[in-house]
Amino acid sequence: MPKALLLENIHPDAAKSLRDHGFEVETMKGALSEDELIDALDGVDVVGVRSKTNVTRRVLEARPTLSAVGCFCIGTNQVDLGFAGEQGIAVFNAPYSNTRSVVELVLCDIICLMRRIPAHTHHLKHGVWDKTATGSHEVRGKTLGIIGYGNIGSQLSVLAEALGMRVVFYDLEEKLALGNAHRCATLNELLEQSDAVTIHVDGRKSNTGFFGEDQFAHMKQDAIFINASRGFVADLGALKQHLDSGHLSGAAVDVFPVEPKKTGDPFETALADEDNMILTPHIGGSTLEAQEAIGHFVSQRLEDYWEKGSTSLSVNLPQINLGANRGVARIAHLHANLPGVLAHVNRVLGEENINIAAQSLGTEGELGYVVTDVSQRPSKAALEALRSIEGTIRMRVIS
Ligand SMILES: NC(=O)c1ccc[n+]([C@@H]2O[C@H](COP(=O)([O-])OP(=O)(O)OC[C@H]3O[C@@H](n4cnc5c(N)ncnc54)[C@H](O)[C@@H]3O)[C@@H](O)[C@H]2O)c1
Ligand SMILES: O=C(O)[C@H](O)COP(=O)(O)O
Repeated sequence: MPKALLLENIHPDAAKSLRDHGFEVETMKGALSEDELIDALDGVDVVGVRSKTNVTRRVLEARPTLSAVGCFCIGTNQVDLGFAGEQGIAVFNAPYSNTRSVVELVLCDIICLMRRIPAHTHHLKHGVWDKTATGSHEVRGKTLGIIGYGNIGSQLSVLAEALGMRVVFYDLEEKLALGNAHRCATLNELLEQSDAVTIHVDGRKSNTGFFGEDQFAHMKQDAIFINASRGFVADLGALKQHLDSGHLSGAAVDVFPVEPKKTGDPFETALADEDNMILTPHIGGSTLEAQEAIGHFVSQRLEDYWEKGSTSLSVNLPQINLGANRGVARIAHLHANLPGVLAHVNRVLGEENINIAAQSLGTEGELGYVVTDVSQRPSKAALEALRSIEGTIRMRVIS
């Protein structure tokens, strides 16, 4: 029986689905350290993580029999994707399932900060009735600057315009501007005109420290700042300085450079004493709707990969969307993307007088992936010959 390990309080529907597909499933509420993860992965075929569990090269080297990693979230920066690919370990994520939840949190942040709700709440909780319009604004007519116009940023663009905001955005890639959104040629062009700046870039390593002193200094007087991307993207020390100086009027931070591994662990931040400040514990994607959708989506990807060899929507292997096996057995052969491997696979099968019922090939970068439905189960000698083909990374027989 294949074994799955699900960490970080992944929605229970994922465990149910995997059990319904014949997996033995172990679940844990929190994330694990590298050593704990190596220990926990003993005998595990597929592992589910969220944003806190780092599936590093060292973990993958220690557990080479691991077959797949499911990121039950959007971000995959916590996984060494390149090495996982070299090891033939498929990685999947849920690219869309929690994007709306993030958008709604950020809209909430924008309106609350523009009306100074955190400051008013703090004052009332401490017995101060501070009824004033000073520093409070409608969002209608204000300019929202979206950094990173991807699945989250572009959805936010549409909903912010529906609130009457003017939207500008900055992205490294060419993007279709939705509605009346205006693309800024440079980040500074966005910063200099935005009343609210929100970051929705991905967690690629090159985004570490992306938004620091220089970027904060370019922001408009009394602007607000929001980060719901990754904690390592923004310099919170610089943010605090620009809040304390009165340059910025408020901020919302949902992601932090260092975050606890599980609910209930202690957490401290120097931003705690800022009055117009919204602090949330990385809950942008944490709605019941999003987590349920993610649980179904990623468990389905893991099941399809395990049962059919399908790599559709994998983030690190050549994508082949496979239906049911059309032969007696299915041979999934992942290899270095070299000339002649496919021919060699078919030569071995031909020499064993094994007919091919169906075959799919995908290549991407350094990797090639061929899935062959065969008319009979290959002999041990044939399987050994297939595994011995130069460039073979991993081969699995699915029946
Ligand atoms: N707070 C949360 O709970 C939460 C929830 C979901 C996602 N996230 C984070 O939000 C990120 C974005 O999610 P998404 O679905 O919109 O991803 P996405 O990949 O669809 O969009 C990211 C966009 O950022 C752009 N980008 C990357 N680096 C950039 C840079 N330096 N300057 C300008 N543009 C840059 C990319 O070109 C892309 O268009 C995720 O990668 C994840 O890290 C956080
Ligand atoms: O990458 C993501 O989708 C978000 O950061 C959410 O991460 P989480 O699943 O750990 O809340």
